[in-house]
Amino acid sequence: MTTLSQAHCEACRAGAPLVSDEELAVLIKEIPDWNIEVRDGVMQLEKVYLFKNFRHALAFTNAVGAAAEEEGHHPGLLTEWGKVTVTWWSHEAKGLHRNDFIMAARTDRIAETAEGRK
Ligand SMILES: C[C@H](O)[C@H](O)[C@H]1CNC2=NC(N)=NC(=O)C2=N1
Repeated sequence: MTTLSQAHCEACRAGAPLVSDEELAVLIKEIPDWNIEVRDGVMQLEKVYLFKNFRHALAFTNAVGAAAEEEGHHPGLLTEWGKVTVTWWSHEAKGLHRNDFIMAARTDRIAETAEGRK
């Protein structure tokens, strides 16, 4: 079975099926440290990563951005000194799609080898 972080995203489209409550309950267990936020009625996955300085935070930001470009699925990224907040949701579908869980898991894999983690 392909692990979530090794899976690939499907093309984003309006009307794409959002995860059901049952799927959400299963998938969230695979990305244990992510928070579920609801903003303007849109469910999102969010996690904060801490770094020793801005340079390391920026390098991680760029690595996540590169993965997003590869998959054609893009996060919200807030990069601050020593801190990066990553938010995944499906913009056109206006909620959480399996793509978002794939990319949250992929973000964690990137963080595992990122330099300057705190
Ligand atoms: C045209 C382009 O592929 C689409 O706008 C993609 C880009 N990246 C995306 N990323 C996310 N998270 N949601 C989207 O709906 C989305 N749509």
